[in-house]
Amino acid sequence: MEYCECLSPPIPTPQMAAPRVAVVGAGLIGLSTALRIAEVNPNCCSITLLSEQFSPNTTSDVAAGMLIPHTYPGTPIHVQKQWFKETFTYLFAISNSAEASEAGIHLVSGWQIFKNPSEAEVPFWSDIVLGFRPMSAAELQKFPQHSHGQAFTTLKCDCPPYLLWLEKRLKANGVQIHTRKVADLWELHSEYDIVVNCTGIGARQLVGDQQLFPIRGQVLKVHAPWVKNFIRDGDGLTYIYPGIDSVTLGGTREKESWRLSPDPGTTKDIFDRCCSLEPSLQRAQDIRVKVGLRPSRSCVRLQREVLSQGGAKLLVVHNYGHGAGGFSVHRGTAEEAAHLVQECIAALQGSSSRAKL
Ligand SMILES: Cc1cc2nc3c(=O)[nH]c(=O)nc-3n(C[C@H](O)[C@H](O)[C@H](O)COP(=O)(O)OP(=O)(O)OC[C@H]3O[C@@H](n4cnc5c(N)ncnc54)[C@H](O)[C@@H]3O)c2cc1C
Ligand SMILES: O=C(O)CCC(=O)C(=O)O
Repeated sequence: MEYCECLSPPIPTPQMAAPRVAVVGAGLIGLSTALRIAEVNPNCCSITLLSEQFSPNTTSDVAAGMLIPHTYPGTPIHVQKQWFKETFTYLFAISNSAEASEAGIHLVSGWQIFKNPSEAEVPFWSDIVLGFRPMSAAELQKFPQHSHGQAFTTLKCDCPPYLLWLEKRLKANGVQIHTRKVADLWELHSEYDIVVNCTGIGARQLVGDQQLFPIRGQVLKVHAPWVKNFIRDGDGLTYIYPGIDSVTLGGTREKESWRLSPDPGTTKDIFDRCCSLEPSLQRAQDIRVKVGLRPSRSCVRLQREVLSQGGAKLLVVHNYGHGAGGFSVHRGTAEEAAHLVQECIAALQGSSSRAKL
């Protein structure tokens, strides 16, 4: 995680109206961040969400949406664990509510399996998911190529239902939503006081972040309603994730590939790999192929920045670079971004009251 304490001097505003906040990006991170800002600042600021694309046309729509964290090497583990815990707690409460089905949030049990015992380390998140334990010999019989495994229950967000549910919550909280491609954050300086950058892989071009790179992922969404348990090969390449309406079969991890078109050879390879773990998938129907670019970075960029030109300033909060783990940590990073926005609002209010004296 990167922190930047470069907020001062605050922007002098003669008369402080409610600060105008723009959140750029309507994938999982933009929607959840805008919602958390609205929740922690009720009636204190106006919030507008601007995005070039909305569901179903974002990377977030392609994801399996499983809560299985990936590790960000540049972020301390205790911080990643806190993000995961906050996300798990938030979604667990939704899964236990009458909202669960509309929000597309459900519990799912299953297995992570390993060929080599040395790979089967206990992960840092084992005490946050439910019922984490080594697989029994009887369970392992299902996987003759694998010698070890972990059984647990976690949560899954079905996308796009979860994204649409977040959008609905935003509208209920008074957030304005507009389609707009932002070419340069500075173009927003006359309309907004604070800009929150949640543009995923788009940040590479928008703010020229060379540390951000795509990891291409191709998945299949199939109709196989008899598959109820998840199966994940411990190498992270092959997985079977049952959702409410379809099962996601994965996958690929192609570093620095920007290709959004599906590859037919890869589709066959994914299907064969998944069938070797769950042979009943041979009977799967309605196979749809999706490709997404994971916005990857050694750490999520959660950082304040002040842009300035000719004496004018624009406060910016960045929240992007969630790579392969956005669903697993999104509520935690939204919480942190909302906190950074509160600091910006406090700075603006401080400068306004000084200006009035
Ligand atoms: C195949 C695959 C499977 C995955 N499975 C999982 C999983 O099971 N669990 C998990 O935790 N994670 C998973 N992920 C990772 C997860 O999908 C990402 O971490 C997450 O979706 C990133 O969300 P985002 O909102 O940052 O990006 P996006 O969803 O890409 O959203 C970015 C938004 O910004 C907008 N935007 C970009 N540039 C601009 C601009 N200049 N002006 C205006 N708007 C702009 C876009 O239009 C879009 O609305 C998976 C990813 C892939 C590809
Ligand atoms: O890694 C997993 O098991 C979840 C899917 C995912 O995060 C991905 O494909 O990026």
